[in-house]
Amino acid sequence: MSSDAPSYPVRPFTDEEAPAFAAQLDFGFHENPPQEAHDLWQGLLPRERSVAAFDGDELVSTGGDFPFELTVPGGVTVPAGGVTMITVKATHRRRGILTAMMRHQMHGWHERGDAPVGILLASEPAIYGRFGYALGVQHLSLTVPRGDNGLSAVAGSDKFRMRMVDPLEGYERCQEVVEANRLGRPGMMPRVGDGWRDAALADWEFARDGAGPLRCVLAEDADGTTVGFARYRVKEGYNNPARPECKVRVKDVYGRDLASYVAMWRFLCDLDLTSEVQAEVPADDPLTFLLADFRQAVPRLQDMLYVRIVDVDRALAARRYATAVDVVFELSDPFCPWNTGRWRLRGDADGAECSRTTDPADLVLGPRELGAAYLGGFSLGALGRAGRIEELRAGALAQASRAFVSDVAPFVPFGF
Ligand SMILES: CC(=O)SCCNC(=O)CCNC(=O)[C@H](O)C(C)(C)COP(=O)(O)OP(=O)(O)OC[C@H]1O[C@@H](n2cnc3c(N)ncnc32)[C@H](O)[C@@H]1OP(=O)(O)O
Repeated sequence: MSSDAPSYPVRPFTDEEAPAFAAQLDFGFHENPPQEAHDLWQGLLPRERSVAAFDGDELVSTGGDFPFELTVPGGVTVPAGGVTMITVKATHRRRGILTAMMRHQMHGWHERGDAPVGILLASEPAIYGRFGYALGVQHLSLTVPRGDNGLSAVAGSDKFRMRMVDPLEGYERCQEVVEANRLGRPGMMPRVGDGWRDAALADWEFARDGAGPLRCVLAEDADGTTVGFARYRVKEGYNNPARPECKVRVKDVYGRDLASYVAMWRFLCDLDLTSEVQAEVPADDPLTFLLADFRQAVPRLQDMLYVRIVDVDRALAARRYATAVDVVFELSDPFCPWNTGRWRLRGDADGAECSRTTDPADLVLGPRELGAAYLGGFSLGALGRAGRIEELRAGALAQASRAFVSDVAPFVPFGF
């Protein structure tokens, strides 16, 4: 694997270097988590997928990626590398170390063939575009005032039994509800194993921003089946005259269907001694259409997942297409040069193939345009109208754009 910074070799860290890796993370993110948080996240990171740069014996950067199964349009999944823990020591910034780690990571995915797609949540959006990442998923951030807000209009939403449970005790039942949603929405990923359960329920005070402990409420139908759940914290303030607002901060909220989903929201919006509910939901969330006064919910689009197409043929063949597509595109990708060239994509709702071709190109684009459209969060047509795609055959852009569209907006179920 190559490196842009030969004086700072890049490789996975060893057991002996684990404390230095943890200490650098604390410096890099300006945080002071307990050791158990480091133990958990280091345990989740397969060691061979970790990466660090060294200045002599000194560890000067951190990074890695989690092996995820990412839902893509069509209700199927693709292996994805979930980039995480990226920091470079303040004394070693702007010497190409991040660039070397990015290259190490993408070349590794390509050579091993284990992640045709890279994904990440960016601390600063401006960092990753130069490496071919593009914003692919936006979330809708809502702050809903307490009250019924018109949500009672959905039939059946008041028929469930609501039950408070310990988050750990209720975890498996919550997971069943998430699983029922997973393949229906691009961007979803399963949490597999006890480590990811512990990450989901982690309740360290340093990461709560002054809010109380994690709470869990389940909705059960007449048979006792869990049909919805919400995990949330309340940021105290009702008894503090200086801060009269008391916010419900939602971590997860899911239902198996509309009635159970709305039941969760009715519960959250009606907690005594609270003033508002803050949550991130998919950009096409039903609440958009169910709130009597959407403006009062202070809707805000938020950049969320950045997507990198690492192996264009495998990535594009892995998803399904809303309408039949047959286009040739010319791709220029200096950072992942194996992608550069002309590719023919043929696909529809049942499957797809993407292979090299010598046929003339219909569209000229880069990896970022494909990454932005990959999960259906942005249309190729919109990217074309922004001057990001060149159309060489009339009608090709509209055809490709219709095919890449997802009827369901993508959503990222958890941070990593
Ligand atoms: C998925 C995640 O983990 S997100 C978390 C990202 N980490 C952080 O934000 C922690 C704090 N920041 C840092 O540790 C570092 O500043 C990093 C990781 C962002 C950058 O590391 P560096 O080793 O300095 O980056 P590197 O030297 O490879 O820079 C490559 C290019 O990116 C640019 N760049 C680096 N950081 C930024 C930034 N924050 N904003 C805009 N451009 C940036 C550099 O200027 C350079 O541009 P050039 O090639 O035109 O000169």
